[in-house]
Amino acid sequence: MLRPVIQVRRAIPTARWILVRRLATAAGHDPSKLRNMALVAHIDSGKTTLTESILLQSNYLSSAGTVDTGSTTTDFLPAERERGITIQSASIPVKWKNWTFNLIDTPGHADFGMEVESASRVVDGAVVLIDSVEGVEAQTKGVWRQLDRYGVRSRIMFLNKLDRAGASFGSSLSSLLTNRLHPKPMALALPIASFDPQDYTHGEPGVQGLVDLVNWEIWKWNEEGQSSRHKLPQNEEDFKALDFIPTTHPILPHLIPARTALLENLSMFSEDLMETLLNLSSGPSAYATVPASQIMPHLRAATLRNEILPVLCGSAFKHIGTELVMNYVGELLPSPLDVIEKVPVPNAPLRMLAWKVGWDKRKGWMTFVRIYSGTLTKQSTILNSTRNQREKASKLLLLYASQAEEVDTLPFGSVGVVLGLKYTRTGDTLVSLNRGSDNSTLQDIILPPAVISASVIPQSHSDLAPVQDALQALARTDPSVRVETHEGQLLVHGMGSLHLEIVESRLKDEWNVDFEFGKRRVSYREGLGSGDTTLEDPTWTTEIAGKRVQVAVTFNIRSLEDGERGDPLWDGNVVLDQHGTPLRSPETYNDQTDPMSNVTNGISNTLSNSPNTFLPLSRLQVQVAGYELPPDVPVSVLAGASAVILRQAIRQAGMGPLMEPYIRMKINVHEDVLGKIVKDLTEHSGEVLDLATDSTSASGEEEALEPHSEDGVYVPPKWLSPSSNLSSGSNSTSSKFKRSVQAVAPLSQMLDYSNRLRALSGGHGTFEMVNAGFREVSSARKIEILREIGRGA
Ligand SMILES: Nc1nc2c(ncn2[C@@H]2O[C@H](COP(=O)(O)OP(=O)(O)OP(=O)(O)O)[C@@H](O)[C@H]2O)c(=O)[nH]1
Repeated sequence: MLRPVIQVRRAIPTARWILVRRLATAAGHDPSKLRNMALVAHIDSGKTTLTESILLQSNYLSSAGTVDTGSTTTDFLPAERERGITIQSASIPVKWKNWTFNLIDTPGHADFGMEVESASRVVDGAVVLIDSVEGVEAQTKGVWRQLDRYGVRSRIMFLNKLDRAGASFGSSLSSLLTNRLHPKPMALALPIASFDPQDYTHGEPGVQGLVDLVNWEIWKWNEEGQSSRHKLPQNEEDFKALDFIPTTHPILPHLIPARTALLENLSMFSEDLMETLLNLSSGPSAYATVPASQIMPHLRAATLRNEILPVLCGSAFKHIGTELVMNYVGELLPSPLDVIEKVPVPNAPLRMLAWKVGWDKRKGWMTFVRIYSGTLTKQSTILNSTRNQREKASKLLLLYASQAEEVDTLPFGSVGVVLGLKYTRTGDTLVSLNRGSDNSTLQDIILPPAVISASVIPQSHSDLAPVQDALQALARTDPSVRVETHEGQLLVHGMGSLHLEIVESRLKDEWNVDFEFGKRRVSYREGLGSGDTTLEDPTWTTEIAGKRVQVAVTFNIRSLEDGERGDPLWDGNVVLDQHGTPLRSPETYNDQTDPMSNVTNGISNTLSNSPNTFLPLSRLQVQVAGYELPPDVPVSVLAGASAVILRQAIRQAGMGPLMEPYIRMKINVHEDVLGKIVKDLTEHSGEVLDLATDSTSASGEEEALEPHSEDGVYVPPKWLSPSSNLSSGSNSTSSKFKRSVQAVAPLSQMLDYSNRLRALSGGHGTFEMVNAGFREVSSARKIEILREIGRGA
């Protein structure tokens, strides 16, 4: 008789306490065992819940908090706990087996995309979650693109919430293919909905166990979330003697075919594995005999090369699948040594990137860093090579969400916090002062575009200075908040309505300043006009020390085509030198002695403020073809000259098309108000893309009953997630009347949508929105916008 090999967890004690352990100090630091990884996903997919479950399994917590009671470790801001959403990324070191994970829980709401951007910049791998009722959603694709942007190639997909009614493993897997997220998702685990013979295929929604196809084991979870693990036999004949699963369970005949599909698909990427499979003895059970130790290296290699997407599943809420996720993060995701593009050199001089800046009343500025080479020692003086400023690293911390542990060093590969840095901003590179160290800057973090602004009205004149200081401090911790004074008015720009709402409440709660936000306005952009941009006389004359000086700068300017930059949401500009090499923006590089730095400064001034509309220009490529500067004239003159000459060229081209931000919306309502919702959307310039019944949204298609292969990807049978039967079965009553409306609309028309939806749906409707990029407006709308911004006739 086969016995469980391991009883994993003890009963959960009631008190919730934290075991702080020293994890990443230099002694015993082995970078090959480090996994710098992020949890990323569409909003509400369960990232924070999975983080909490990971902390519980790794003995960091003795009981898990929940998002719903506002008691999780990583969502510690009051605004996060009140709303049950993640607003800022929180990093936490986790010890699991002989690995250390630096785990970053990121927000899912698109308004806080900056946090995903900076986390993606510093991690080497990611676990991407999907709610398996919904399948791939708009922001799943958004975070996928963000990971792409920073070359985070190795990912594991976790199909979460399999306990929910309507959840479907097969449809979620198919949705990875239909949404072109990855051509080769490979299921490493299959769900077992129930072990109860009465309940296999049409029981309560749920998941009670998982089959680990690689380790050839079955995991079972009881009601308390305790797991047990059972080895599967190598011979199918022995399935008849199993005592941990009913021998009539319909999943058993599918196990060897599922493992066979996995190994055969994987062998397409490994000649060695193919050789192993070819040498297997014949017979139905042959693929069950391949030990995990012969599979794992090939899985790891294919994951590191992004040839396959390993797929796991479970229910973070019930802790089902968490240990498997942790095992596979350790086994498959890269260590800092594996990511050669990021120059991992343990013994080289110090080089690190500041990926986030936080503020704490007691600790002051907290700079989150990732060490790319060498070791950072406390009390050392270092150079911020982005800003050419010396900085003193007075204290070093490992941060366990809001709890800190002081350490003496941060070794190669690690992620930690530095106190005492005065000038450093998100995206800056810091290096050692040693001669010979590499001062070049690391790849910067890209700021997402601001799409909305609000005027800030201090309560009284004496509140103005504190409000300005608080805004500057907040903008330092969240670079996607931009502050400007325009025509005497203080304006704050953000990534969406919720972002501005959070900015408002954080300023009041954390900085205690007195102000009101005025009317919100969306941000517009101007494209390049259709006229000629070649100036007959590209010169600028000025006076220096009483002498007339003539400076020439020539530009080649053109409009970028839709999608030319890959990311459809991108709305920036490209500035190139005469060889076609991109020039760095003045925010990240500003050296007044460098002629090209002055030229980019001038270009940036003009691009942020079109001479035609005073709106920012967008989707332009500006190439600096050359410049002429008389001898003995300071190079700083080039900044003014470039700004004026470029402005003339843009004015000569004439006013270009105007663009405004669009959003993609998903609105969930009862069927009886569907007509009103659609009418309202149409009246507000929205375009309805899809009207689905809520429970079929995972892929929008009927699921196949039998296991099948889609483009060489094994998709298991439908009944594996019996809860999905409920959605199409006769006992589905409430979900039948729920509808989900997908639409795109101009953001300007949706600023008060929560109030409108409440009125239209009698309080029942819910909605979410993600950025859909800037779109060109019609000529009628152009006239409206020009009037709104005071440029109309
Ligand atoms: N049924 C079920 N609910 C879950 C599961 N995981 C998370 N939830 C619930 O889903 C909601 C969102 O969970 P979170 O963990 O906050 O999701 P998130 O992805 O971190 O959310 P954001 O960071 O705000 O995007 C909460 O109500 C959770 O209790 C699961 O496995 N099953």
